[in-house]
Parts: sequence; structure tokens; C-alpha cells
Amino acid sequence: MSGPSTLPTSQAPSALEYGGDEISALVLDPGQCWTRAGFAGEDTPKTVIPSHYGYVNGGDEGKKYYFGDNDVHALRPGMEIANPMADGIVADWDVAPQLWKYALTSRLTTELSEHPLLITEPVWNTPKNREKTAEIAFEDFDVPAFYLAKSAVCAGFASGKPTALVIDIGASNISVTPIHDGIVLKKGSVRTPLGGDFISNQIRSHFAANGIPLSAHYQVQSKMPVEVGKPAEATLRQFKSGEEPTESWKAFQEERVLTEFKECTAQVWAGPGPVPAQGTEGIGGRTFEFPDGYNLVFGAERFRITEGIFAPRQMLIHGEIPHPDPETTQGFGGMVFSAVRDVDIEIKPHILNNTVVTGSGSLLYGLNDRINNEMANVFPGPRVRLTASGNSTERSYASWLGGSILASLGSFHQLWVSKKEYEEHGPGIVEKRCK
Ligand SMILES: Nc1ncnc2c1ncn2[C@@H]1O[C@H](COP(=O)(O)OP(=O)(O)OP(=O)(O)O)[C@@H](O)[C@H]1O
Repeated sequence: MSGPSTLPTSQAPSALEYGGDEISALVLDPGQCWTRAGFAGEDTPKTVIPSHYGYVNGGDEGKKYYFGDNDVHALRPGMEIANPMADGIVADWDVAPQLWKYALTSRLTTELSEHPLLITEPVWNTPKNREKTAEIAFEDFDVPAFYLAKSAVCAGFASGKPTALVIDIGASNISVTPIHDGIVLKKGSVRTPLGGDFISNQIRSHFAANGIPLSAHYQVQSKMPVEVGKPAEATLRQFKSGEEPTESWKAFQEERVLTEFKECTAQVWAGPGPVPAQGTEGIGGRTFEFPDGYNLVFGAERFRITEGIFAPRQMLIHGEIPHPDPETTQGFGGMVFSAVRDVDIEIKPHILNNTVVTGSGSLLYGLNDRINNEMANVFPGPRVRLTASGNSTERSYASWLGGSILASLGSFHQLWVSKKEYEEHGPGIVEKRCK
């Protein structure tokens, strides 16, 4: 791998300043849906927690926060659910550092001051946010050294590709990023809000438009098997007055069911020809059972809820359910075209030949076949070769894994921003050093 030696370098901090080779660096990959943390050099993050958190307003004592899978899913009267991330970057600087600290210290170490820290960031992170991240790392966490790495570059490294076209399908966005020798070609970086959250809302729209009731696991005390399409026969949990879950917690629980639907029922139409309008003829049907036992066979619908990724004008729109503007949102083919259009003609074939598909949203059935077809349509001449790990864990953790690889390479120590440098130059040093 030709990676970090080609990343911008500076005067290397001494081993004493960044902690030396004996101390493992920590790697934090904060996403819209999941926050991943672990030790550099390892294959998987030790901690993966929801980026959503719970809070209860505690009067004079202020808010009480709850982080981590068990706590956010626990039914606590009055607990609201929120997310410090918006559009894939930090929006709430009061909570994000607490969430990160929880991810880093709950299972990894209690001594943040002993470990260099690499944090990943999307290409569209703002300069203000980048400086704030450095400030949190050095001033709140007291780390000896710090680096901000682009998640697309990390995902490329995870596949052993410092030159690549990285297609990341996350919760908030689909982003397409050309990288060359470990450097992001910023002009070609494009994204649309057509990621996993969009698909969740497409499913909600389909259910709402067709009167399909969406139940969540917490509601169901017991259930009886029922025939396809017949009303559920379930005993629902009753809540005493004042002990009901909040609307935000209920929506969070519904989101789990929507993710199950994405995992087992939703599918991407590979073509040829347009998505079938209805029925199961020639395409088969898949049964989805809701937590209350209600179950239905989904045919053409399961393709129509994902088609908006490729043809935004075909997105499902229903009532108040949020959706991007179908007229101005770029579909997948337009995105990859824009991403590659201005790339140097000599680099273009290398980039296309090393197309990396990553992010948990890319685990939708049939997505890779469709991406292959779309890429072949947009770039009929040059050879396009897709790399998408067959291992779903690797696909979900690619940015973290690339960060883990980078931070554990011997040559990486030149890139750490040391605490001494931060103290001398202030947070603005990240703009200069972490390109
Ligand atoms: N098997 C699956 N099939 C389809 N979608 C899935 C699957 N598993 C998870 N998802 C969806 O993937 C999204 C999360 O993707 P990912 O873990 O890459 O997000 P993230 O990195 O936290 O988000 P972002 O990249 O927006 O910051 C969610 O919308 C989730 O519902």
C-alpha cells in the first residue's frame, strides 16, 4: 500500500510527543447512525454504539444522558431520543464529546491522555467543526497526539486502495469521492441525501399510503400467528399514565423495524427495463412479518421503495413524511458522472478500476448489480471494477478499519499533530496538517 508516505507530511513529532510505538492509538469513527471506536491495528472496533442518545430532563439537576445500545433502547418514562449528528457531521457540540468519551472509555481505556487519537470525518466537514474536534481532543480528552482522517480515504485503505472511487452509502448520505494516492480530489466529491434514512422514509411512505400498520417490538406483549394480510392478533402492552414512552423514543423503536425491513425485504431493481409497477409475477414476493404478527407479501413495492436512489423523480411521497426535493436531487448515475467528470484523464481509468462500495446502506439486496449496470451506462468505455467486501461487518466498518490501518503504520507517526504543536499553533493547525 502506497498510502501515508504520500499524504502531506510535516516535521515529525518525537516519539515522546505522540506516545511512542508501544502505546496503541485509538480510532474513532463517528457516523450518523453508529459511532465506532477501537484500537489501531485491530480488525474491528471494540465498541459500536448508536449515535442516538437518550436524555431525561431532570429539573434543577439538568439533563441526564444515556449512551449505548442497552440504555437508549431501555423504556424509561420521559426519555427523549436525539442525535448530535446531522447530515453526517457534528451539530451538537455539547453532546457529541460526551458520546465520544463514552465510546472510547466504556470498553477501551480510561486513560485517554495516554493514547494518540485518530478521528474520521466526512469530506464535507466544516473548518469550524474540524477545529472544534481538535479542541475537544486536546483540551477535553487531553490526548498526546491527534489526527483527522477523511473517511473516504480510510475506506479506500481498508480495501488496500489509496487510489479509488469511494461510494459510501451511510444513513444520512450517499457520497461519491475520488481519491488519488490517499488524497481526496475535492472538486469531484459529491453527495446526496439518499442514504439509509431516506430509504426508511420511503418505506414509511409506502406503509402510510397503503394503510400498512407499522408496529414496534416494545408494543407487543404476546401474539398469535395470522394468515398473510389478516389483522394482527396480538396483546399490546398497556402503559400507566405518566409511564408512556416519548414520541422520539417510539420513532427510534420503529426505525429498528424499518432497518429489519431493509435487511430482509427491500431490494434494488437490477434492470433491464423499468421497475415493475405492482405484483409479484416474474419477480417473486417476500413476506415480512411485523412485530405484532401482521404479515404481508411484498412484490414490486420492495423495489419501488429503493428506486428513488437512482431516479429521484420516482421517489414515494406521502403526507408530511420528509423527503428530498425530487426535482433538484441528483440520482446515482448523475452523481458518479459529476464525481469523475473533472478527474485528470490519466487518473480516471485507475479510479474507475478501483471503485469501492462501502457503508451499511450498501447492504441492500441487489444494490451492487445495479451500481455495476449504472456505472457501465455512464462510463461505457473505461473498465469499471467494483470492490465491495462480501463480509457485511467489513462493509459497515470500512472507514474505522482504514483508520485503524493508517494509525498503526510505522510511517504514520510523521502525521500526528502533537499536543505541543497544538499549543503552539492553536486549533487552526488541523487545516494545515490534516488535508
Ligand atoms: N442489511 C442492510 N441493508 C440495507 N440497509 C442497511 C442494512 N444494515 C444497515 N442498513 C442501514 O444503513 C444505514 C447505516 O449505515 P452506516 O452504518 O454506514 O451509517 P453511518 O456511517 O453511521 O452513517 P453516515 O455515513 O451517514 O454518517 C442505516 O440507515 C441502516 O438502516
